[in-house]
Amino acid sequence: MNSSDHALRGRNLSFSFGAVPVLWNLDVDLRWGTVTAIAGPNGAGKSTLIEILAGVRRALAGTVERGGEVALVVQRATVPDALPLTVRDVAMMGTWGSPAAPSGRVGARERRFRVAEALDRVQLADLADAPFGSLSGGQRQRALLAQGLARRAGIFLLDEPAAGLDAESRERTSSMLAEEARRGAAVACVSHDEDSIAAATSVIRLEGGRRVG
Ligand SMILES: Nc1ncnc2c1ncn2[C@@H]1O[C@H](COP(=O)(O)OP(=O)(O)OP(=O)(O)O)[C@@H](O)[C@H]1O
Repeated sequence: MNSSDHALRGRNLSFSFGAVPVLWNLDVDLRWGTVTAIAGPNGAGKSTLIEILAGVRRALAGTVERGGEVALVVQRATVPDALPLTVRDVAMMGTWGSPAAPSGRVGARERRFRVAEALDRVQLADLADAPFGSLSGGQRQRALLAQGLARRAGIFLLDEPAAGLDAESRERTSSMLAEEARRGAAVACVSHDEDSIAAATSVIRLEGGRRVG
């Protein structure tokens, strides 16, 4: 990418589900060290956009240039209750194939350290050995946030990380994202919460798949 302050640049992004257009010709710029809120009414295309920015969904038209590794925190992930995954396992997944140190791959010790730190930050250290399936909705959301934090990626994309959280946890999530930006990350976060939107460095507003702000 030419301009060094740009972590991610999307140009002319369009997407349809079948014949139904969902995103129209969007431009998106994310800068290092900033938090961008992605706001808009239900069905505006926010989740679709974040998936395209993360590279887990392909735009039908347009380009996305990324200047670093991406961590994606998905919304309301479900795991079969019978799957024996602990909270620590879920956070550890964030380190899989994670951006290596310049010296090479991230070692097991470093991964364990990152996971412990991430679980501490989302206040789930006490539940590290609990089955993920036994958590409440809000706790699951925090475990997924820990998964993203453990990745230590330069570009941090989140689909409503505060959904289902109480006011205090929403506030904590918001300040954690600000901390990630302070360490230099480019953070973009789908949000319905006016306080988090107001706290962001910049806002992308979508309506009916078009950018209106
Ligand atoms: N898998 C799918 N197949 C068909 N249509 C879909 C699919 N996923 C989403 N859509 C439609 O695409 C549009 C955009 O959906 P998207 O989930 O991106 O919006 P959103 O702004 O994130 O909404 P919300 O705030 O409710 O999560 C909506 O009209 C939705 O119904």
